[in-house]
Amino acid sequence: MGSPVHRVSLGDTWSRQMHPDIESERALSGDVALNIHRVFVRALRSLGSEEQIAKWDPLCKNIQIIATYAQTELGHGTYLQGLETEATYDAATQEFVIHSPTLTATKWWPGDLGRSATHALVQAQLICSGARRGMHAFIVPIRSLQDHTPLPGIIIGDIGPKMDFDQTDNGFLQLNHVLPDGTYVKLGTAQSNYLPMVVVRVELLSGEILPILQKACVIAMRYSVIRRQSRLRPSDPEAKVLDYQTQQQKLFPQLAISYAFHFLAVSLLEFFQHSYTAILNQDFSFLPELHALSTGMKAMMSEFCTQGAEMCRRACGGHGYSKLSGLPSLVTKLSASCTYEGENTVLYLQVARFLVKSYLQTQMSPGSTPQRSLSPSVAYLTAPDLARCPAQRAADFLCPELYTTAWAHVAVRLIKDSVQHLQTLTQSGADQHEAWNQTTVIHLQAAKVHCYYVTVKGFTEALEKLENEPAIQQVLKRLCDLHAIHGILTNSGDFLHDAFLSGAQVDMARTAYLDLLRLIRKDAILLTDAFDFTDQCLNSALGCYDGNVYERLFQWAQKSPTNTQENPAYEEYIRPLLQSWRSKL
Ligand SMILES: CCCCCCCCCCCCC/C=C/C(=O)SCCNC(=O)CCNC(=O)[C@H](O)C(C)(C)COP(=O)(O)OP(=O)(O)OC[C@H]1O[C@@H](n2cnc3c(N)ncnc32)[C@H](O)[C@@H]1OP(=O)(O)O
Ligand SMILES: Cc1cc2nc3c(=O)[nH]c(=O)nc-3n(C[C@H](O)[C@H](O)[C@H](O)COP(=O)(O)OP(=O)(O)OC[C@H]3O[C@@H](n4cnc5c(N)ncnc54)[C@H](O)[C@@H]3O)c2cc1C
Repeated sequence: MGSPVHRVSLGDTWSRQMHPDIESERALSGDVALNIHRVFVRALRSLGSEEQIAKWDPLCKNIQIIATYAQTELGHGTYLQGLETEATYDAATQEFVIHSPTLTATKWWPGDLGRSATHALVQAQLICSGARRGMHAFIVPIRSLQDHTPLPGIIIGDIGPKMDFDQTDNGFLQLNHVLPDGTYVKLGTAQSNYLPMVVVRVELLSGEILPILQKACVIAMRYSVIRRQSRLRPSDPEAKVLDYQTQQQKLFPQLAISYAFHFLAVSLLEFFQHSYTAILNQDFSFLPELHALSTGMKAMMSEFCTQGAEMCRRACGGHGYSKLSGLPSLVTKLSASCTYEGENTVLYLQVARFLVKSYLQTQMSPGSTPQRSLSPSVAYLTAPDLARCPAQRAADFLCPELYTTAWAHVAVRLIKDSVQHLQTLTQSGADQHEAWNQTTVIHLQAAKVHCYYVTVKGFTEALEKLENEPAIQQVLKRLCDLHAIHGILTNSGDFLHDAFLSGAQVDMARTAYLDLLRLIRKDAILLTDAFDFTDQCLNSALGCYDGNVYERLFQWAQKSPTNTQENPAYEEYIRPLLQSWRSKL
């Protein structure tokens, strides 16, 4: 826990009044964080030669330049092979000429491009000796370091209002035969130029996406023990809304998945660092699994965190709809994460592609081509499978091995089903691309179940490492159990489909689930305090550490611009309207 001095509001009267002088230092809302400068640095370190890194890294670190990552275009964001910006190598002058040949080639969305960045890492189709070599990265100066005006051949601006990220100037960029800086050095495989996206997807998980859901959990949980509404019994005082079972069902699965994702993000970062070291040594063998894990976890975490933050917002009733709660902006910010760094459906389908290949690998006859060992994340494809769940009573569903096996069983079934549908179509004459498209809905379902399995397995493995902390292990195990069973109940059709679970066993799982809600209730506030966000970071009248919700809501509302400025509508509209009856007399 942070020391008291870090707590803006410990209930002292002076903490209620924000000093105007310090407020003026903050007051820009949203993010002015030059986030994509950080994305540029990761791309530079992923793709650059030692010489390029030595030149550009210090300039970025000292903010001698402000950089952005310009990959997406007006006409393409997902399909990188379709990017139209061209980088043509002129052997005579030994220069690359970067050009936007069409309107749809206009770079569109790069953060901080609209009015801040001086340089851009431009992803362009390399054309060398008349052949197109695919997407490659070029560092392009775009604004003068003297007066910040666009450089020759550069047409640049902001793409206009967005759902959120109001303070980030996502921009557009057209390049008219511009010469970038530096020479071209090709490293690695065709997909090496995709490495920056892998790096950012992995770092976004714990750096940007998960903390937003954690904040939403803290705000909603604290508010839910302050908000009293209705009575559990007519003779009781009004109840804390967190004492209602339905409120627990709304919030505790979000808390549980926050912890599941925390452990998963930690283990994925460790796997990434291990793989990245290998890549730097020109060993790309980990890349397929790293790509599958990074795309799957980015898609799943952004999807579930967005849904979870919205659930937290709704669980706060009317005050959850107020921007003073801090919750609406968490939801809209998370909503963007389902799109940036790869649109989720497209990323899930990358996972599906990996699952199909892995499954086919297990079906190859032993004597055929040398067997690459299965990637660890899909080892369950060859594990012994149960046809029926052995659970006899509710408590059996509190066994990590039982529910992990249940998830693996459904994942294997769906992956096998997706491959069989694909093969049926190809064997009936459909070309592989059409067959793939006609089965992507089935592949998508398999990919999502696989990702959920990965989170359940990751949480149980993290718990095993807590054997020296039995008290913490017991509390976190309840969250792990809840996460696994919540998914089973939410997707019970998948578990009932082949009678792996019976209806009676689903009822047992629900009994275990409802009992977990009761047990988690007493630790709920401590489990959210543990995320240790300061009040300033939460920026919420509902989620402050001291719980003085109503005083803060009223105080902040009074500071709202609509209460501190003249009503512009009165003179022009309201007064004439109120007086209009006189003219009818
Ligand atoms: C880091 C700190 C940042 C902090 C920031 C904090 C604040 C945050 C605020 C917001 C920040 C937002 C920043 C956003 C930036 C962006 O959005 S940048 C743009 C992101 N764009 C994308 O992600 C594009 C998505 N599309 C793709 O990745 C590719 O088009 C595709 C979908 C993967 C398809 O690629 P394609 O070339 O068509 O290949 P395929 O035919 O599908 O596959 C070919 C084989 O290559 C393998 N592969 C594909 N990608 C990778 C990869 N990345 N790594 C490794 N391998 C890859 C693929 O699996 C295929 O392999 P086989 O199956 O064996 O053939
Ligand atoms: C807040 C924000 C910040 C961003 N910052 C940057 C940045 O700094 N730099 C940058 O380069 N880009 C940035 N982007 C752009 C972002 O990377 C793209 O929007 C993203 O990659 C999705 O591509 P798209 O917009 O072309 O979506 P599309 O691919 O056009 O998606 C539209 C629909 O088509 C579907 N679809 C597309 N392809 C397939 C397929 N093969 N199979 C099935 N369905 C498919 C998708 O699932 C989706 O439902 C940002 C975007 C946002 C929202």
